[in-house]
Amino acid sequence: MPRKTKLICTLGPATESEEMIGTLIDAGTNVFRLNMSHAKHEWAAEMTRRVRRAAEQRKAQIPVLFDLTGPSIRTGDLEKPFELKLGDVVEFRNSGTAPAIPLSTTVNYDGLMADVKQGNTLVVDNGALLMRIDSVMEDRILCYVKTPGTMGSRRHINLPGVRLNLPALTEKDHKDLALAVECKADYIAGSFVRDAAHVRELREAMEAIDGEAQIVAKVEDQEAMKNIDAIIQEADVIMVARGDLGVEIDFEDLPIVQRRIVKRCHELGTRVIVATQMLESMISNPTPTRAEVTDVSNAAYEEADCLMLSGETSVGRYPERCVEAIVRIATRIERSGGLGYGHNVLLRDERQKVARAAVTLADSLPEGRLVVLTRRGVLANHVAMLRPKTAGFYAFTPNERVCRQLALTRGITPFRMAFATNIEETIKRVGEHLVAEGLARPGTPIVIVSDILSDHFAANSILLHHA
Ligand SMILES: Nc1ncnc2c1ncn2[C@@H]1O[C@H](COP(=O)(O)OP(=O)(O)OP(=O)(O)O)[C@@H](O)[C@H]1O
Ligand SMILES: CC(=O)C(=O)O
Repeated sequence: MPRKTKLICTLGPATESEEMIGTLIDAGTNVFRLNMSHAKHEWAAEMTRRVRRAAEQRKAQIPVLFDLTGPSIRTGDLEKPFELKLGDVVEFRNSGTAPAIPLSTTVNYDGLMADVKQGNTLVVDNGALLMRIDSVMEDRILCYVKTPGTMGSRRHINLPGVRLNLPALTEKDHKDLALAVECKADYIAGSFVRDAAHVRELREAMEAIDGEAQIVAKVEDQEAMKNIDAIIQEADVIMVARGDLGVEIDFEDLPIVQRRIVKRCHELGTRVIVATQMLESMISNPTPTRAEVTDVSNAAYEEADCLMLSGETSVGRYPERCVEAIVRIATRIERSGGLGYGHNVLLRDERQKVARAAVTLADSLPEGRLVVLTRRGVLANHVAMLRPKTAGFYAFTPNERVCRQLALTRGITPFRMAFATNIEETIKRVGEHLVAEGLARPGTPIVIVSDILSDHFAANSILLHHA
């Protein structure tokens, strides 16, 4: 049975060659992510071209996800990293302010000083360094280093529990968004999404410049958790961004929060990505730790749509081995079954009820295959959310972008195909295609679910056909 859990790999210096991109696709990557916190525009545009070419050569459907920086703060560019000792004092200053002490860096948000208070905790690089804010001035803060470590350029700064008054989309985000639209990004992710309005703002800004990407909302702090239902309902996809989330909440809460989000995404019918530190040790080691194997396995068991690798593939030594590890672990756990949240999906309209009936029918047929004919991908995603158990689950769509976007959805193998004007012909083409691809044999039962039978006849329908 093909792997159901999909995989996103972040591109970076370790994986930027077209050859390597091809290797990662061959190994099982389904989506590539560009992290706009690090990627230069020319580079991101070139990576998109490389992904498109490598995918085309393989006739693979590979979407590209642009991950916007969002209202997050980072250290400035340092000439060389600071080696910090316990008790050192570090200065974080506004962009226009001169350094007053040697251990000084700018931050990319001049309003920081107004948002924080003496005594707040400041976390750098996803928890690698802990500091206490000791003094807050108009244009700088001074922090006491509580744990020794290295502080590099453009490192994340978290202030657990502090609400930053940054706009949902910064000036940089607007520029990055314009690039993403120009590159015909398939997915655009908003970072530090705080509420549904934030998701809407991103979608509207994208649509205003004619973007057609789907929106990923990254849940990474306590505020997002307070508004989680509304965010899930507004976004196309949710990302459990555990890097920041694991710092912004108590770490012992992280597994519970992850499961809550995955469960709620199922109930409300929104796809979900589990991200960050899945195989962190493989940035420098050729094999995963036991804890990482268990973590990846858990996310696949929760039947998340997609897992995501970051540093493992962007800067790691073993990108291909990381993909192979995810494939092995996910495939193995899928053989032994999943958590079954597909049963919790709230069926809110007739179309979703038809989807449920189709899945029940397909699952009951030995060797049955499930096919969705879909124009916008909505029905295909509904069906996927019910987590069908069939040996094959395929979406056929005439739309090139929808076809790529569906590659992120759990379990779906998407194919691009023009629909004929009459339904018999379309069904015949579907059967022939599956047989030609070796995915069905003549006579294999195929359950076809669709909300459009022809250009002139829209109706929710389930058809049982034999290839
Ligand atoms: N396009 C790039 N160019 C240069 N360095 C990059 C690029 N992408 C990633 N990196 C480096 O790889 C590290 C891991 O980045 P990645 O985006 O994979 O993970 P991340 O955890 O989301 O990163 P961050 O938290 O810094 O945004 C980054 O901290 C950065 O140092
Ligand atoms: C992916 C990301 O931004 C995070 O995990 O924080």
